[in-house]
Amino acid sequence: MYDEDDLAAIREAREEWEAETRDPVRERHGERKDRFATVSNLEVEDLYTPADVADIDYEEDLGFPGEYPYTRGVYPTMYRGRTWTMRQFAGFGTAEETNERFHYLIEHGQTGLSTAFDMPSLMGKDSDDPLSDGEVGKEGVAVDTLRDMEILFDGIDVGEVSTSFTINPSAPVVYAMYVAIADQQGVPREELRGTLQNDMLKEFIAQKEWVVPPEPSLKLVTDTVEFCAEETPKFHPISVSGYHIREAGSTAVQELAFTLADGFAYVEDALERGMDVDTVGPLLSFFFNSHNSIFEEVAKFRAARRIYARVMREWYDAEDEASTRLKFHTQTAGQSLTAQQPLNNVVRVTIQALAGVLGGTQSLHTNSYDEAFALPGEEAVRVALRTQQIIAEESGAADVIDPLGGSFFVEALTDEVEAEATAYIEELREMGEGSVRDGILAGIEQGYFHREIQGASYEYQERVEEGEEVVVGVNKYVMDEDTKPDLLHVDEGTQDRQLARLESVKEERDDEAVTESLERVREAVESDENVMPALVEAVKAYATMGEIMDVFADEWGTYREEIGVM
Ligand SMILES: CC(C)(COP(=O)(O)OP(=O)(O)OC[C@H]1O[C@@H](n2cnc3c(N)ncnc32)[C@H](O)[C@@H]1OP(=O)(O)O)[C@@H](O)C(=O)NCCC(=O)NCCSC(=O)CCC(=O)O
Repeated sequence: MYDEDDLAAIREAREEWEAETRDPVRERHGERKDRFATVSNLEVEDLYTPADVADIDYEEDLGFPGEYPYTRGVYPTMYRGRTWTMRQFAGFGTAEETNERFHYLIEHGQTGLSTAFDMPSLMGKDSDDPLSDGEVGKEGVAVDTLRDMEILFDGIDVGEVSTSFTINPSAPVVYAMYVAIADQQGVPREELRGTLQNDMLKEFIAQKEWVVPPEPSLKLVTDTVEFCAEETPKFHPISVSGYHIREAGSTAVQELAFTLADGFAYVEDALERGMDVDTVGPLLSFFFNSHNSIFEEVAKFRAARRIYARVMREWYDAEDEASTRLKFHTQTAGQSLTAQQPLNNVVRVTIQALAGVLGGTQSLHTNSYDEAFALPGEEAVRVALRTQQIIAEESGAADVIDPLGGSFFVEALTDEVEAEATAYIEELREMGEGSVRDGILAGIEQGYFHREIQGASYEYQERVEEGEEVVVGVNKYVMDEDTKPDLLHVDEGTQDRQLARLESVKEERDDEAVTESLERVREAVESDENVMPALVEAVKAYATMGEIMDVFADEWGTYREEIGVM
């Protein structure tokens, strides 16, 4: 962006500034630390100048909002046209309680829904499974059959609202239920909007919730992608998620690299199925974490868009603009919240949410300050939502597109994050001999991701323990006494109420229809067909989540990880 003579003059002036102006002061007063780094331990300089962005080509590397490579944002007007979707993740107890929370959030101005499921539902178990005892409705809503989903969406027009479902191994079943709800409400399937998390690769990499092994898990994901392209084209069948990779302790660069690589693996798997890249591309959606180092996060989001656009075009020959536009949801970093002095978490969340907005997110969840203790209480959820509204309507952050674009620091960091993440993606591609998908599957099998993330997480903890990484209230500014917020208590009667409902559904349903529908699911698995049409029929017959998932486990077996400890 600068000509060679200007750059040479700036470099020379900087050297002069260092020697004559900075160094005398530095020698006299010193600096606070020997080394300054981001929360991911990327070392940062004291000052950035045009010399640090000398290699950037404005048109090729940055461009304009809404245009390739989308570094500055995916929409031409960004938040001046419409602010991001404020999408608080919610769910607890039975479907009635979560339905009430959904209505509460909509009344307070939330613009999209996001469903949290309880552990049994996440793992594809029914509430009456012995393994579910004590977990029903505890950290999300319990869903066993279509009846629960009917109650969950009572009074909510699924043709009007977009809904996200955070669920993975049992995602195809929940997706089938949502399609069934649309059919019941008379909403055309092609109008259905929302997102299924359904990112099994990151489960094997980081979150570790699975039922069947990696390959059939990937097959199921691609089944949902194929069905989605045909039946619900406005819905996102996968939210390729870095969030959990980061929460497991990765650096920002690892989060970005592994997430994008997972996205490319889904593209490759769909291409192998015979789908067109421009059919799959627009369906994909992404989900990132936002931690405390604002500039590192902004650089990560900008680099994400740039790498994705280039790779989709250059490696997979995407032509449709929508295939090269990376759209993402952001959640503030749960791992950064502290039980000590919990109100401080409001500040952390504000910083992290601001980073998401400055980085151009499409959708945002702000954590509640009480989440180091329990699921959020009503007041804490409201403050979290208000945090987004204050950023949107009071701070001015939504008024200028990509406001940190052109900052020497942020542009240099965007380049650095891009280069490091690209090197990781290339490494995975080499591990798969030209296929990112095969590289990821090999990496899972060899414990590669586990080792990489564990190493980063260990280093971070060491820095915290040595005080190099400050966590206010934990290793600095500690107080003897803390106040505990009022916590949400999930009613202990939840499990009994859920079990009673499940029992009554089982009594009322047509057993023969259930058996036949489950048989069709089995046949679809055995003949390697797309399982989705059979799943929609099975959920409509009120087959349970557990009954359906058991067919998968019977046919494909279950998975056990070989754990490697450093
Ligand atoms: C694509 C995203 C990221 C966002 O979708 P959204 O519908 O919210 O936003 P969007 O697509 O950007 O915008 C909605 C519509 O407005 C339009 N639009 C937006 N901005 C515009 C602008 N400036 N100008 C013109 N049009 C614009 C879009 O084109 C779109 O219309 P059209 O539709 O007509 O094009 C989706 O996948 C999503 O909502 N993801 C959420 C995932 C999530 O909540 N996950 C929770 C995980 S929680 C979890 O994992 C738990 C972790 C833990 O706590 O442990």
